[in-house]
Amino acid sequence: HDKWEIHPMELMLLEELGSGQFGVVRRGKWRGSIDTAVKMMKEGTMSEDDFIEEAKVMTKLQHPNLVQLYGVCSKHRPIYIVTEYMKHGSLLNYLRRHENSLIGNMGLLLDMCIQVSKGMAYLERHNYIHRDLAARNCLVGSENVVKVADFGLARYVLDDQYTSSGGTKFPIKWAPPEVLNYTRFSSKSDVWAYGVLMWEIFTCGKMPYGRLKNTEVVERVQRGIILEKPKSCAKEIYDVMKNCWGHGPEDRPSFKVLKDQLALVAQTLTD
Ligand SMILES: Cn1cc(-c2ccnc(-n3ncc4cc(C(C)(C)C)cc(F)c4c3=O)c2CO)cc(Nc2ccncn2)c1=O
Repeated sequence: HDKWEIHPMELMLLEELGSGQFGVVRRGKWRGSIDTAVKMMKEGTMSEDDFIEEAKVMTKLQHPNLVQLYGVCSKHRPIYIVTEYMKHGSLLNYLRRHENSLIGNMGLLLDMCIQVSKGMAYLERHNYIHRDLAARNCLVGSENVVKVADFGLARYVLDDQYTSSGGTKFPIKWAPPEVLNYTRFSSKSDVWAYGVLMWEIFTCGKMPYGRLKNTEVVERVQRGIILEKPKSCAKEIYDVMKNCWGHGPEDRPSFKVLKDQLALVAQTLTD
């Protein structure tokens, strides 16, 4: 019996949570009591067979700061991807909606960064690359828990506008030079994206590089121009962000090092 295969009879579908990259996502109850989110994959949006193969690996990735994949319903079409449920939705929306109570709460914003770095350090340890780390792809649960979502799924998107670096949906503003030039993804390209995610957190959800066109952002990144320090952000925290934007992957810290750097900063700020 395939552990990662979920029987649709065990799922009760509830309200719609949104429609993401792959189609509608609904809240669900699994085996009567487990809160889940159920992605109902729109046909033709993802390479399903490859994903179903990978799902076996993904269900084994378990960490308090990763949105847990419970399994898939792959015996019918559309296939369902069943994950744990996070009641406050995307971190980006949460930052924008709670800006007034978050801005200036350095400790809470830093704690969000630290939670994400823990989830990412776990993925790094398992040689697992996210490929689209950003505030929009993190989720918020009760008691300000923040978890990384949809890690690794980028590999199965069929939309060229998203997968090719020249496409309109490619996340240019979260990409380092080696991804812009050669789409060379690594845990160090996730670290660059993590620096931009820190900037999103400390600006409470501003758009990086404002309204600059993708071509202008590519030009700046390649010339080594980086995002400015957010107003309500301590210098020590901006120093960590800047570390994430080292021009070459070898100039950036690993998530393991990042996690420890952030814990140190948190210590000094609360002393
Ligand atoms: C687990 N989960 C998922 C979602 C949810 C809903 C709609 N779209 C999405 N998204 N969002 C983004 C997304 C991105 C990708 C990339 C491959 C990385 C491009 C692939 C996806 F499959 C999704 C997806 O499914 C999500 C994120 O997977 C919302 C939750 N919660 C709430 C709660 C309240 N209000 C709204 N959502 C929740 O708990």
